[in-house]
Amino acid sequence: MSLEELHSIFSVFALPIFDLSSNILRRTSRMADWTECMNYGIHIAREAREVILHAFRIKKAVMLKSSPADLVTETDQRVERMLISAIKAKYPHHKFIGEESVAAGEKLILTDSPTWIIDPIDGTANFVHRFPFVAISIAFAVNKQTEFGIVYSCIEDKLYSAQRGRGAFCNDIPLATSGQEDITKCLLVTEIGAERDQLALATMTSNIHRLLEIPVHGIRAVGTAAVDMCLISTGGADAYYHIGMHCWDIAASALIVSEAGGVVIDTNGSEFDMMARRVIAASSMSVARRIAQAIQAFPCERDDDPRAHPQKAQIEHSTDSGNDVHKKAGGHRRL
Ligand SMILES: Nc1ncnc2c1ncn2[C@@H]1O[C@H](CO)[C@@H](O)[C@H]1OP(=O)(O)O
Ligand SMILES: [Mg+2]
Ligand SMILES: [Mg+2]
Repeated sequence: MSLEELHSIFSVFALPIFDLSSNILRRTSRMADWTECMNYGIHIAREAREVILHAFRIKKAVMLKSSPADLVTETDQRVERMLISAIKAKYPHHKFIGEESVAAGEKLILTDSPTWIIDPIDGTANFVHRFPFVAISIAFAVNKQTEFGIVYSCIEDKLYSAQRGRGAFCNDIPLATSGQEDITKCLLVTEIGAERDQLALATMTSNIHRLLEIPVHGIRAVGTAAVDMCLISTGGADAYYHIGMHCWDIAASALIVSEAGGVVIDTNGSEFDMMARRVIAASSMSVARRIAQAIQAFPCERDDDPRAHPQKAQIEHSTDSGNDVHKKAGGHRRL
């Protein structure tokens, strides 16, 4: 058979197959474009910010969750309900992992289905004290991969966002990390979390000690993991580490850091796992690895470990310095 004959046979059969596969490809890529969901997420985050701004200025009822430093207010719960019901109305088949729903006893399971991972107020202790860094964090994952992230720093009015493969932005201005490679020239950010047990406290303070000893330029804490991570994406700080936070604190901002050119890894140097409750976000891999070498983690139950699921909080009431404080009476384990 001549080459020409072979070619004519091939083109008769191959063309429809090629057409079919390119159609499938086109459809798949159209399916994988989550821009409409992201724009809707931004729209409802703007509405939620109004609720937070109003409540920020007034007296709040405060409740305790896993520890005397793990606070929740009615606004956290209200904003989460508001976000989830708005998303459900538009995308009835989507799934949710929300901080306050999990605290109320809902199971924390990340499946391959489109899932919104929500922290209605990141920085609740700041919110209670009117320390002006409070954020809404919304991540959206499909096949367990984060497709977009939104972090709205409400008081500053800074809206951070990133879509996978499309860069990171703050109020529509493109973001880039500092690119710093030298740990001794780094400004670091971390958080003293909600844990108050001896092992966690000793580990957190010795980590700070070891990093200051390197030495680094300084260590800061803003009070919201989501905003801390976004500061790495702006180049305003060079690296962030945190142990004990949850997936809703950092799922959105991890994508924002990566899309701004940064790296996100586990504190033990391995690949980032949003359920592991350990993170280093840095301007470069060399800085991230140097931090991983210096610090230690205290043990935390994974977010997706069924034993980590909290029982519903039991609350009793007392008062504290102008804010109404409800004290936890029952066992409510989240740490
Ligand atoms: N158990 C925990 N340990 C450490 N950080 C936690 C934590 N629980 C929540 N965080 C988050 O860490 C930062 C402050 O330490 C906040 O972003 C806070 O989120 P939250 O305000 O939504 O509770
Ligand atoms: Mg949070
Ligand atoms: Mg929160």
